[in-house]
Amino acid sequence: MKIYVLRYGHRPGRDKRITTHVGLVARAFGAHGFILGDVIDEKVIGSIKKVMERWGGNLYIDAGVDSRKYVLEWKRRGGIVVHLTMYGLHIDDVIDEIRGLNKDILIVVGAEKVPPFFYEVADYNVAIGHQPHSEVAALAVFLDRFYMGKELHLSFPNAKLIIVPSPRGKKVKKIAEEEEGESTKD
Ligand SMILES: C[S@@+](CC[C@H](N)C(=O)[O-])C[C@H]1O[C@@H](n2cnc3c(N)ncnc32)[C@H](O)[C@@H]1O
Repeated sequence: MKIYVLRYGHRPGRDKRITTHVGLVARAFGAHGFILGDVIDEKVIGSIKKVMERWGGNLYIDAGVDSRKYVLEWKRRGGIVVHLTMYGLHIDDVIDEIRGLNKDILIVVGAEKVPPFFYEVADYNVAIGHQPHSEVAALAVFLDRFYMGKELHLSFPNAKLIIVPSPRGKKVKKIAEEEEGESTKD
């Protein structure tokens, strides 16, 4: 069972930061793939890869794919499509059913306006509450509910850096050199 996130409607001029955050949440909250639909934005992809290089993870990344064709192909291969939208069914009413299907899931998140195609092709239109907020928040809450909180304990075997929880300051363990040290970087 794998979970991919398809970011639809990315506008390179204004969405770089938020789309990067969608990718980072996908990685950190247990998704297996991040797909940037219809556009290639090297800066976004580069930022996500840079985080993976240091903090680990094997998130599959692709960009510039035709979003509509991707969704249809995903379904043709037996996966389900979950479109996150405030207009959908409340997450509390569908999350157990979605988890219980035990199928590959493609999560679609939009930017400004998502065309009717995605509402119609989705197996589930899921609302993280019925108020407008953010694709980053919506994705995080969906994955958290899906994994029932376990994803926050994920560790990434290929990480070069691991955080040592600290009540104050930043403590980071460098795995490659097998030495501990303080870091001021994010
Ligand atoms: C800035 S919002 C756009 C909201 C816009 N009014 C719409 O739904 O067309 C960008 C994306 O965030 C996600 N989103 C925002 N609020 C949400 C909510 N309450 N539930 C689920 N997804 C949400 C959706 O994926 C949406 O496409």
